[in-house]
Amino acid sequence: MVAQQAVCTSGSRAVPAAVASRQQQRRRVGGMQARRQTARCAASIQFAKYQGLGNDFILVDNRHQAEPVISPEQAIKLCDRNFGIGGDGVIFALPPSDGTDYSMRIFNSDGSEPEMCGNGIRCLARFVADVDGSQPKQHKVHTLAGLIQPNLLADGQVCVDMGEPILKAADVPTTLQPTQGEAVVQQQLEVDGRTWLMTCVSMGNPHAITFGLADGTPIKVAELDLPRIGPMFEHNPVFPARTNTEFVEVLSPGHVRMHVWERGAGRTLACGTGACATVVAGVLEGKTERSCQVDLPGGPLHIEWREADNRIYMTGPAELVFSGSVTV
Ligand SMILES: N[C@@H](CCC[C@H](N)C(=O)O)C(=O)O
Repeated sequence: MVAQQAVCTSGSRAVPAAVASRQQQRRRVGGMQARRQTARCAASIQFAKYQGLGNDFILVDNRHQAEPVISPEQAIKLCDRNFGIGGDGVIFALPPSDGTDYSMRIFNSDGSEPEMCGNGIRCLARFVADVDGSQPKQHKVHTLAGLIQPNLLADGQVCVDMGEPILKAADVPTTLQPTQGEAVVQQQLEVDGRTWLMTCVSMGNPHAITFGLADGTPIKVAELDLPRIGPMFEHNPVFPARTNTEFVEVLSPGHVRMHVWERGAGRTLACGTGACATVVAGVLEGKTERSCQVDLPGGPLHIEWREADNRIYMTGPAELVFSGSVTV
């Protein structure tokens, strides 16, 4: 379905890709070092744009080859909301691995590659089902965070078995000192002249969650200047792999409001892994129940952290916005 056609330009002259490659090879063989000309290849890529609660992604069916057909640099351009398609990331359906149906990889809008994406995997499952014309069923997806299983429900929602949370500080990863066994729960962190209480959870990707300040001031999401303070958390040295940061207001034990600053994507309308990490943090801090609605700027997700199997189940929507082709 992808990379139907490739045209390369060498200087201003358009030449077929194979010819450009032979030209480059000849230059290498000839040992021409003085002026290296780079052939620029333009390929037409089929894509579909999906969104889950406004967290939007460019989806590419890449199941014909192991390597993504789009580079991180090209992903940055495609995600640009003025000069590209616009999106919080580019997601690839790749060939299966370890007995799964297919694999998933994702580039954030800054070109970095996260391990997992909760809203993204709902969109990916819907995309693959739409491409294949398959009935609602459970998909087994290999990700950099291990096996994740989205289940397409008859009512259009997608319920994802997100696996078990990782709490060991070194594995999140964070250098903040553990406070509950190996877990970092309500640990103090100085940011922007204030002392925040942070709980750290990995859903395959790292999350730092705060419900408020050490002086007892609770988070009011409407009062946060996320573009200013978000990067101070994301790039804080206590998070060696950077971090996603969730700011949470408790409405009741079964209902919270959360705003997110995402690693590699900035402020987004929703974050699925972030919603899961929020409920884990809420339970560890004694603030929420295991079954909880998380209201995000883009809408609600239902999260359940099951006591029986320690796994987290996330339910929410995934919808097609439009599809097309783009030259990269
Ligand atoms: N929006 C996603 C998370 C995407 C990855 C994140 N930005 C990271 O770098 O970890 C979600 O819905 O989980």
